[in-house]
Amino acid sequence: MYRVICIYTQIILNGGKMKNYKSGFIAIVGRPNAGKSTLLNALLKEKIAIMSDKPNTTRNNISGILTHEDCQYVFVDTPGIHKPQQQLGRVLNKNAYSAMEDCDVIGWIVDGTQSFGTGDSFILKRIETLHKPVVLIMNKIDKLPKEQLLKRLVYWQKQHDFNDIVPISALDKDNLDELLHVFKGYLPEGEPMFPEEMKSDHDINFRMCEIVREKILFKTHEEIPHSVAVILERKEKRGNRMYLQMMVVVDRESQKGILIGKQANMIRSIRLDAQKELKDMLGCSVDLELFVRVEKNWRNHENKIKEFGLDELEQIDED
Ligand SMILES: Nc1nc2c(ncn2[C@@H]2O[C@H](COP(=O)(O)OP(=O)(O)OP(=O)(O)O)[C@@H](O)[C@H]2O)c(=O)[nH]1
Repeated sequence: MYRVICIYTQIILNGGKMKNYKSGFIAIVGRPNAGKSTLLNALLKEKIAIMSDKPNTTRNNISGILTHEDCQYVFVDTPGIHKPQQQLGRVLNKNAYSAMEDCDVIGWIVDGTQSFGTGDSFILKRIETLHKPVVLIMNKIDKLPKEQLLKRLVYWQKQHDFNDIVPISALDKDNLDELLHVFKGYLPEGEPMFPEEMKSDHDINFRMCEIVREKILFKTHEEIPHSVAVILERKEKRGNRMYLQMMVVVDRESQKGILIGKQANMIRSIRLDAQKELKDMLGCSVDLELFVRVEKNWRNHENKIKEFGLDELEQIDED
């Protein structure tokens, strides 16, 4: 559905067909923490998706649009595919699967320092039902001594008949031009689907909430990072300042106490860090106010997952 809308936009934007121009969708999939968001940001040279060392940081499919003279790449950063423990986990996997079904080529990113595990066989099973070109992106090669790199490439090659294997370091931006070149080979000819200056399909409100969630991920541990949803409740221009009121939802009373912290120290420090980054993003002074609310066990309630905008397929269905 999303794809159909884009192709329609493509016709409106460009009218006629540009000769030899290529454009298409690349789904970036992989286990949690493989480096999907780091790769997206490195390719786009901008922070499109938040990153952290906590698994399942990404919850929505986030498109990053890279427009070159001869090609428009639409990368879809997906939630890490994992064995779900809750309804939210099942929805996140579903979001990733829908991106895989809609794309022209799958970029399966793995942490090159790790061996093929049960999480990978889970992904492989899905991939095998789709009959799409699959490029294995072997990430984190900065952590591999040179003599081990070749061994790891051979090791991963044995796991599946990949169309291509590209070793990279998303963190060091190493070998990304080669990766783009490989992806381009699998994209169909067609005009750009998005305006040249557009870098993401998510609006500013979504990105502002994500920045707050990122600060929470950095500062909290165990269950809290996974239990948090951030909702924008008010946004008001007051002179040359922006007033933002956001609600941080957790799923247990005890988490609310930890998130607020002794003498509200924790929530204050989250607020100040987020405020600083939001100021850079918006280019004006920001007054951020954060409230914390408990929605018991929200991650197991479909209506809450939808209300917090985490079910991509639901959003498409509603259109
Ligand atoms: N050394 C090294 N670390 C990396 C590289 N790419 C990503 N990381 C780190 O791996 C961690 C996870 O990165 P993310 O980009 O958030 O991973 P993700 O796959 O989007 O994670 P989920 O959203 O949980 O699915 C972060 O701490 C990154 O800094 C890399 O090339 N080298």
